[in-house]
Amino acid sequence: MDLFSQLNDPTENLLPYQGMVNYYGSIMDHKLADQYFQILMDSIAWQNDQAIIFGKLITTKREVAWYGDRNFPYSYSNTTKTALPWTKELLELKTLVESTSGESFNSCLLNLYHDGSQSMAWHSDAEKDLKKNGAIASLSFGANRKFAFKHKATKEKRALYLPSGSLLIMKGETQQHWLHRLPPTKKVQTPRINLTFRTIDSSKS
Ligand SMILES: O=C(O)CCC(=O)C(=O)O
Ligand SMILES: [Fe+2]
Repeated sequence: MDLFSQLNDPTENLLPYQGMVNYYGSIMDHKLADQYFQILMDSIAWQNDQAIIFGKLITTKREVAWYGDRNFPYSYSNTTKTALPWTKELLELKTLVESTSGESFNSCLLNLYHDGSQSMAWHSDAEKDLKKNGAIASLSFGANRKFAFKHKATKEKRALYLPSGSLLIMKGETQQHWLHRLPPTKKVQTPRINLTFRTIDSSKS
């Protein structure tokens, strides 16, 4: 395999304009990423997500969990959750992500996709409780899945794969101007866990 294809430059902006996305590649070795995957599978309070879509309450197969520094309430898709206190491993991962990226976070939304049929539709993470233009750190474990961006006005797209142990940072105006999604795929039969570290601005609520 070409050695250079494994290298990446975290200072390179993957977006052409109106936002900043930096990809750090894998920030831990495979063995450690596997260990975290298993610990997160077993220790997180996973719950099927609920959303109100066209006025109907639906329960998704994807599972979610919400952790933070304090019992922050967090609202999205017409549902509100209260953050659970950090587990030991989530705090370790938060520290690793913070020291790698130079950003800081006070909460984390976790998603568990059991296989490639489970996905997340186009959206941006600009809920009113989040710090405006705050960085969002996405740390992935398990199955290698594609992640895509689409500009809200020009519809221009960008995509990359997020393998186990990899870190992606979205910051600046990204959430104002770009949507992102995790597309469904028939090629993946194994689970993936994604952690998005965020900053809740509690002065707003
Ligand atoms: O699973 C992912 O990589 C994306 C998750 C996401 O966009 C979100 O939780 O807001
Ligand atoms: Fe998101």
